[in-house]
Amino acid sequence: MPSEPLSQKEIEDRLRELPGWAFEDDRIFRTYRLGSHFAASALVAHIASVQQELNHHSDLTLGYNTVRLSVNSHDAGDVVTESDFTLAERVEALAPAHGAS
Ligand SMILES: C[C@H](O)[C@H](O)[C@H]1CNC2=NC(N)=NC(=O)C2=N1
Repeated sequence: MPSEPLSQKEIEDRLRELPGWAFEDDRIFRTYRLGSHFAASALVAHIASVQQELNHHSDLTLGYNTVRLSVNSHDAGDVVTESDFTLAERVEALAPAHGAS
């Protein structure tokens, strides 16, 4: 998996395709809102399985009915790389089935 840092412009271009995601402090992040605490917990478990598959792990924060995902690439010096967007796109693809918005 490529681990070259992405430029500010590359990040901005990619974020335009990922509504709800933002870039700050060398991380990309998004907060999902779910219908219940149990649904939020199930989303965390699903994201964790994808992260194990990709061998790329975010900081996941479980709230009452929210899941906040924040990620960058440690191997590249804690900056955003293609690996982070690969994870974001995989999570975007699975989140709707959980009723996440
Ligand atoms: C040894 C293991 O493959 C590496 O530490 C993986 C694990 N998960 C990771 N997660 C993230 N976010 N960045 C990494 O560089 C990374 N590297």
